[in-house]
Amino acid sequence: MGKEKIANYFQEKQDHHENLFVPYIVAGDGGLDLLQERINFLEKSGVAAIELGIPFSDPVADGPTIQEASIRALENGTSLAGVLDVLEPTKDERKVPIILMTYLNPIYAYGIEKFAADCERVGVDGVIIPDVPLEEEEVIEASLTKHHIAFIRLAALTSTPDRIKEIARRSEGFLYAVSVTGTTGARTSHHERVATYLETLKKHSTVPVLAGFGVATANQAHELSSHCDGVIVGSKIVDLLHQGKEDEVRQLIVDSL
Ligand SMILES: O=P(O)(O)OC[C@@H](O)[C@@H](O)c1c[nH]c2ccccc12
Repeated sequence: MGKEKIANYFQEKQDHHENLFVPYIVAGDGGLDLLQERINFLEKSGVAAIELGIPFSDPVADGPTIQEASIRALENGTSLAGVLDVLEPTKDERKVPIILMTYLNPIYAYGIEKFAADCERVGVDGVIIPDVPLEEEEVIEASLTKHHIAFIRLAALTSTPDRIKEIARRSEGFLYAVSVTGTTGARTSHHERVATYLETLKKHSTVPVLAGFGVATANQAHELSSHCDGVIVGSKIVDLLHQGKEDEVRQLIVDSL
């Protein structure tokens, strides 16, 4: 479980010469009743892991698509505890690693040690916490390590070379290469500097490097994956699921592998 589960599952995909594809969905968008079904659907479509967003009232890194999905999920009563309750019963049969994406505030409110312990209990394998900079990681790092949860770090296009090295050195599970300057949201292309940026991260990282932010098509997924190990796609998938277009989600995943 945890770090090893991510490493093993990623390796399985790479042994089949597939790009790693990690979809992001907002837990509770469309109702928490749908969550388990969506996890099964994504697992069957061939994803390498699933990034589950815990809806939050003040998602500072997010653009309009995810902000709106978070509002919908909060309006139907989705909470961190509720999401963990959905994950618990299928913990042993689930093969696909689960990564929780949440801002620090909901974790604080829940209790940091309890959060890490409950993540382990329900089979969460990794976490992404975008508002914890390197300098403040100690508030949560020990609890995550104790419970074998991968602490997935984010690198930015604007990170200095020294910082890139430090982020790569600390990375666990995979390294999240934020590949635009700005918030989440579908875009039609990436800056040409992204290729060198991804290759630098690859050089320093001991875990797979995945590019995220602004990826919305299989062409973009292939272009970015040629410089790293795969991609994370959020807004595009959130949007398609909201419109009930599961077939298009499946096609996007299959075409990106
Ligand atoms: O939506 P995009 O542009 O496809 O980007 C991925 C992203 O949604 C997901 O990984 C994510 C959603 N919210 C975040 C906040 C910070 C870091 C990452 C995220």
